Amino acid sequence: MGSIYDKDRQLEISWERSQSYGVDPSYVDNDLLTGGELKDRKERLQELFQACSPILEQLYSQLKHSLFTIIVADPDGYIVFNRGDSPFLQRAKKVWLDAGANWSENVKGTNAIGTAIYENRSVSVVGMQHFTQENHFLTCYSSPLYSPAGELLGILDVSGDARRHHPHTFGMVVAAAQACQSQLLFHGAKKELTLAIQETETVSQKLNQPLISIDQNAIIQQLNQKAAQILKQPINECIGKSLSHWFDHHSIDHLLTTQDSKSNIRMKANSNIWMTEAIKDDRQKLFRSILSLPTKSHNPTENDPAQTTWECDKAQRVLQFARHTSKTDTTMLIQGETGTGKDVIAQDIHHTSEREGDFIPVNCAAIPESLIESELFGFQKGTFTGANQKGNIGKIKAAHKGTLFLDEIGEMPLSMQTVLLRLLDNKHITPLGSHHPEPVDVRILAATNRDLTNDINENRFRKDLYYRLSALTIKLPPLRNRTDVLTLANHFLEKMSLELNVKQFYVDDPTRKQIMDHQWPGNIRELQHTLRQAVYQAYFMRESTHIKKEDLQLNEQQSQDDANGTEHERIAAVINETNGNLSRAAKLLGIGRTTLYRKISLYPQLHQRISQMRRGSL
Ligand SMILES: Nc1ncnc2c1ncn2[C@@H]1O[C@H](COP(=O)(O)OP(=O)(O)OP(=O)(O)O)[C@@H](O)[C@H]1O
Repeated sequence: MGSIYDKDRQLEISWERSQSYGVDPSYVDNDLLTGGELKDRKERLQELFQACSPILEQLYSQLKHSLFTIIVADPDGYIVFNRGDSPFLQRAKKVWLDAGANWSENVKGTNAIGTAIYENRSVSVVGMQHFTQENHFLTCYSSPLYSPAGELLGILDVSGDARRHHPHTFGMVVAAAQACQSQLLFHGAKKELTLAIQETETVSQKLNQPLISIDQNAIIQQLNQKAAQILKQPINECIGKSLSHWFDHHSIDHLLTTQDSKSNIRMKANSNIWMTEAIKDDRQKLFRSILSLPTKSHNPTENDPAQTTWECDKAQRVLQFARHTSKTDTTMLIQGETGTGKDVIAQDIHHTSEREGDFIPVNCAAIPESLIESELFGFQKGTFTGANQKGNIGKIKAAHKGTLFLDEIGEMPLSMQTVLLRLLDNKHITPLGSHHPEPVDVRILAATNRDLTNDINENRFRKDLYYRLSALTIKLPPLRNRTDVLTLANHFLEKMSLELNVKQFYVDDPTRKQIMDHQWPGNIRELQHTLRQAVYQAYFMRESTHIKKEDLQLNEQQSQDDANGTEHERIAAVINETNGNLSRAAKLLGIGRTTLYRKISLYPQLHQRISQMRRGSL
């Protein structure tokens, strides 16, 4: 016997190991699995069997009637599969060369399966090379089965009568094990490809939305720019991070364990709800979850609700009330000074509602009185000559099943107020040029920065319309009364660093104190503008993301106000000159119409002047 092992030093070492394990060569104390345990272990190798069954079949057909049995053992040495012919199978069973038995070296001593596992290589053990005497009648050839990533999945073994030993059979086993690895690679790639196609399909249906793709451990795999803006970090810094940085952990647990393919998940910062869609493989194992934040508006603006912050208690209470009522279709009046977030909250209400239609904003101050009816109610083909011959469905119909946001409702001319009242009463519209009223399902949100009760007293606003519009009312606090100026400031700085694609802008302690102590006006845009200026100052002048006190230029706010004063007067003069025609005014001022509307929205005095002009009181 000694001479055999001199030839094969490896086997000699294996024998030494077997002795050190205390294996008795004349008596084997077998380790056998119960039925349930065997099933579990086999299931763990299900992917291997799925991918490699054609190879095992082929090997079997080559060895059929040759008194060999084909075995697959798991990485712990337990046989989980065997297929062969009697009468050899009968003899094999006597030594527990059978499903459920453990053939690792520490149970059976030197044998092809156990030694191949220990040495992590292909091994043949013939006749008396086996450590235990009861196995001397066997010849066994084993080769490790690896995953494409090189992980040991198990052992492929062919065992038979020692008298039939032939190196050719060993070669066949090694070749079959290698073929299994290639097959696994192919199978895995095919599966990944199928899942990746599913992922792409799911994603492509939601291309306009913020999207995040996570794996089965809630680790971010991919995301788009819109999502990165909401997570407030550059894309490459989000990838590889756990979703728990941003999302509530209870909802993450639910997402990872639910059987439902669609679910939702809540953000920690602003309680926004994202929709999730699971992509599962053929064994229902989660491959990816795609998180999306549906934006119902066709034209997502900077006021995308996902990109806002509400840490001030007062503002938070208003938001919560608005969200609670979002499922109703009751008309709501949103009040607040210029730039306090009326548009933001209107979009949020629409976003939280379950209304399937679009969010359609209408700036009542920006549409000339002569056009307002056709803009809202639409007109039929052929009603007008010229460019508008095709007809127009109008904003109200465009908001069917969605939300119509009537911004600056206080600027609506009295004649239109009457028409709007009719709409609120009967929920029907009759487009210009038509005689057929059509039913519409819209939720109306109206906003104003004016004191409408005052306008009612001065007969500029219909009392009955006011009561219809203000079935529900909310009032947004001005910036000066908000306690979250610093959070808002950080929020804007984060947005700006993402816009410029640079590291996060930050303020030092003295600057922070200055922001907190400053007497801000009501308009959040002022804070935004000051910070934008500071960011440009720091970044373009010093190539730094550190914002210092001097960058803020708050002390110069007064002179800024003076400059604004002159600008305001210039705009007012031109508007006077053009008799309130804003398109002409924009041309004369050399700015776009949108810029002019924005500037007007910054100066309440201008607002007032324009509405007075429209009402003919100037
Ligand atoms: N809660 C918020 N979080 C972050 N940004 C906000 C928030 N509220 C308002 N803003 C920002 O402040 C600016 C003004 O907001 P918005 O346009 O909604 O105000 P508004 O009251 O509708 O203004 P206007 O009276 O001029 O129509 C926008 O740039 C908006 O993105």
